[in-house]
Amino acid sequence: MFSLNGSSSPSITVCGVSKSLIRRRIGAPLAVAAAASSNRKPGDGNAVLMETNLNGMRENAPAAPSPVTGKDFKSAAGNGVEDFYGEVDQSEDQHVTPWAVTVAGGYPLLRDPRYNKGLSFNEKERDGHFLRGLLPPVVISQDLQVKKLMNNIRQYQVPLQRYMAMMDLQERNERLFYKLLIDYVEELLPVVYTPTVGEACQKYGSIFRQPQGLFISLKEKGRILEVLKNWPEKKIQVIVVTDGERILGLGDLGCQGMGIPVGKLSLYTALGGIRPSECLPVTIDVGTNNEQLLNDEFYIGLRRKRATGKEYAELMDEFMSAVKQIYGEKVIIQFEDFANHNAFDLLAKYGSTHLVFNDDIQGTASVVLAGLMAALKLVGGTLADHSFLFLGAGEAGTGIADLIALQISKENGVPLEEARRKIWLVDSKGLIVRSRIDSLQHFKRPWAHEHKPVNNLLDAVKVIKPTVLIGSSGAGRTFTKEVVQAMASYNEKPVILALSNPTSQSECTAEEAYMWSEGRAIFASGSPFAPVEFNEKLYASGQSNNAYIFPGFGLGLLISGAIRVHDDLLLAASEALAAQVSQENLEKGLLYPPFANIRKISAQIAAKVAAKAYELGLATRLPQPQNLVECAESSMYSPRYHNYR
Ligand SMILES: O=C([O-])CC(=O)C(=O)O
Ligand SMILES: [Mg+2]
Repeated sequence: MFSLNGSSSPSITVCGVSKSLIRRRIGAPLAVAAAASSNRKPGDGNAVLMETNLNGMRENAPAAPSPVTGKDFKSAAGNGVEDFYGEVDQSEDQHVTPWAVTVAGGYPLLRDPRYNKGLSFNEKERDGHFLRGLLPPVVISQDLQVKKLMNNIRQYQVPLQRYMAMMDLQERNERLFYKLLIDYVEELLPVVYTPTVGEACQKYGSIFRQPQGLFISLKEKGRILEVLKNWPEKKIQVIVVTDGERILGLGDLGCQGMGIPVGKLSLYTALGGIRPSECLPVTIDVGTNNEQLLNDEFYIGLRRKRATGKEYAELMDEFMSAVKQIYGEKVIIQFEDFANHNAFDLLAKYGSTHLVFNDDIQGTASVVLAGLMAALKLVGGTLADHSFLFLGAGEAGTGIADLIALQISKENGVPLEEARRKIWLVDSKGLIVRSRIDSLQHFKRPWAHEHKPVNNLLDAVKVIKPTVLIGSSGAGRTFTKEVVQAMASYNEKPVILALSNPTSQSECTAEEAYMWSEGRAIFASGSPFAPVEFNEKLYASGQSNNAYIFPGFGLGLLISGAIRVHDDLLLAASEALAAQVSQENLEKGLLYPPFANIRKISAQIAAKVAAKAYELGLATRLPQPQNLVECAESSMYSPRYHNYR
């Protein structure tokens, strides 16, 4: 007999023996996946059979016994049960138990983004997996699906609509999503990533459809291990985590910062080849100080002010311990878009116990250093021959400054303190100088050089006369005409990097940089700008965004089994990226190679990072692979569909 009324345990009669239906409450643990009578042979369709283990984690199951599908349940029950979820007879105030069998066949297969192929299921698969009639008759190739979707996406004029279309695709057909992203990376990067992801985070509550990633809020305090176990995957290699306090240059977006880990991890897969199932986006919700969000009826996060101090530290600590406990030593934890006051402390605190990497401090530093190494080929000299002025002395500013100083010190065999003298930082109070030292946050102190106070950027440019100007303050439109003109008056080819994101926060536009410098600026920006025509000449600018670094960097850590991040690994990544900039790129004014080749570039970066990890004794994957580039390339995820038996 089959019965299901939500409160009692359903059972079926199989070969005359009554058995309890083994079922899974959605999101809850289960011992074994169901096996029941079916007229299929053992092994049929097992390519997409999934089981749920004791921890509630999904994994590919071994062959047979024949899976039971929703359809089988009905026929096995033999009494025409239609009310699959026990809802029809229930009044709204009665409790029902949501349950699902964990087999991807028939309708559930079409609804499982990991395995769904849509119209690309071939005839045999449609027969073997109960798909007959669930799809229209046509069978099309993945390439045709890509063509169709690109046509559709291009019809949306509003960037956010393109973003939503891509997110819907990711939730519907994961391989197709990655095929699109990889094949059209230059066109789609600005859609799923910077700048559009910034707007998506701002409006995340209103556009929210399917939850993506793992939300860990103060409500989960004391239960984070349990929460991690709810995630359907057991093997995780990369976690990107934010607390939403400094999303790009847009400030505190609280729980809605989730768009960032989701976007960064889709780049880990598309650009670095890490399997999507091994990526875990996490948002830690400790509240938000953004009044607008707190008053927004569609806000998805905790409606309270941010926790700080002990309350914050304890939650982060519980998270970091739980991650190590469940995923082991070698999971990469990428901190993303934390506010300065937490970012430096978290990196320092966990740098010696976990494989942590702060993208805004270290990833940005590495990509900028690579751009500067390339720029030297255009402006001449070594790094030590240049002087650097930053607007912004937070994570990106001081992170980049640190890495430049380290490289100068290594290249010239001089102490760090001496190398630092080439580098000046301006914050909201003006030039960072010695007389301000007592009131400076610790990460700014190394940059407090002897100098009389200077109140603003323009005056700082005039007195320091830097050859390189770097914007990293998160505040838009701060490289004014006067600032750019001053740079151009001291330098034949002023190097100007406007790093803040998204486009609205860029220190100046590409057009402004070229126009105000009479076409002499060597310009790159964090958010992409289209090529600019000035005086009948076309100027292309590179995108100085950490997206060039973290996917390859992460891959390098993984293929070497590195257990800690070291600054020398960042330098290796910078050198590898700079080496990919061709003469042709430089002639066009590009400090970075095109994203179109990013998988090859990531493999080069990964190989150099891994080689350095071996050299420093940080690698645990032994013996060292002979050819690290090949190793990196061959371990990359391919978005091509698999054939199902
Ligand atoms: O996300 C990006 O485009 C770069 C980045 O890390 C940031 O601006 O925080
Ligand atoms: Mg960031």
